[in-house]
Amino acid sequence: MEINFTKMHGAGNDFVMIENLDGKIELASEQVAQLCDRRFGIGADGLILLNPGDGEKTEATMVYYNSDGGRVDMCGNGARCFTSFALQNGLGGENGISFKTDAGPMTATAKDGQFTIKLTPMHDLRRDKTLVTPHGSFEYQFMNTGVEHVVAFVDDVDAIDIKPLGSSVRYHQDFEPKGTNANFAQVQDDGIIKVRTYERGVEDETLACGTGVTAVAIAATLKGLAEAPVSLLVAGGDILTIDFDRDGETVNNVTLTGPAKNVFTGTVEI
Ligand SMILES: N[C@@H](CCC[C@H](N)C(=O)O)C(=O)O
Repeated sequence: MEINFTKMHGAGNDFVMIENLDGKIELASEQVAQLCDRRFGIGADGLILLNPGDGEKTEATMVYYNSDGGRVDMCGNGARCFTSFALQNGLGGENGISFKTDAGPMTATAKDGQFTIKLTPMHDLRRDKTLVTPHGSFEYQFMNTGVEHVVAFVDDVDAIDIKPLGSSVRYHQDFEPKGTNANFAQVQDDGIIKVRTYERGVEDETLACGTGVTAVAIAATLKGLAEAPVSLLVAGGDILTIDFDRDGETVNNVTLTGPAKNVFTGTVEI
């Protein structure tokens, strides 16, 4: 079977986008992993299906798979690409779009090449914990901003060896059975927070993680290191902006703003 795809990226986090509004495409996890493979496939951090909405409250459904083929609840950079892709496919309107994800319903707007997603409220917070790993012990915050994230603030984020350190966090027994993504952050002198993320399901550093910078921004305000809105510099070089309302440990009206770009289109045999 031949399928059409669009390759997109959001701040360097890249995705294979497939329009599936007639619901005919169903992909096994091996097929997703093959399509995301950077040597044997198209190459991407994840794959997103544009499926139909429920016809009432939502105009579309975003189905997200990591590059290993595992389906997870949400992807922030992917949601911006999804919004752009859905609008390019004639969905939504001047006020943006509403869509379903496995994490819950979302709304999104577009302006001047920037896409703003209203995310689900932060939940499952664990504050000021200590993690012991073979690569050292450090304080962390854990939360779910659509998917699970650990956040650790470090003095020099460029100096960390992120693959072994991130992997030891991702597979740590404290986060079993689902595991977690791991974010390392440094507050710069200009107030912008520099972030590097090890992503579960990619099992490596990616150039940006939308739900990850969201967790970092919230953790930074909980620790008194920043105030919303928070600007974050990701490994790909873009700045993402996170805004929210916080009342103690309750965080609502979370928005993620940043770019989403088309790279190329093609047809692939599955
Ligand atoms: N890159 C994403 C997060 C994708 C899911 C993640 N790898 C997980 O397994 O939770 C983002 O931009 O949020």
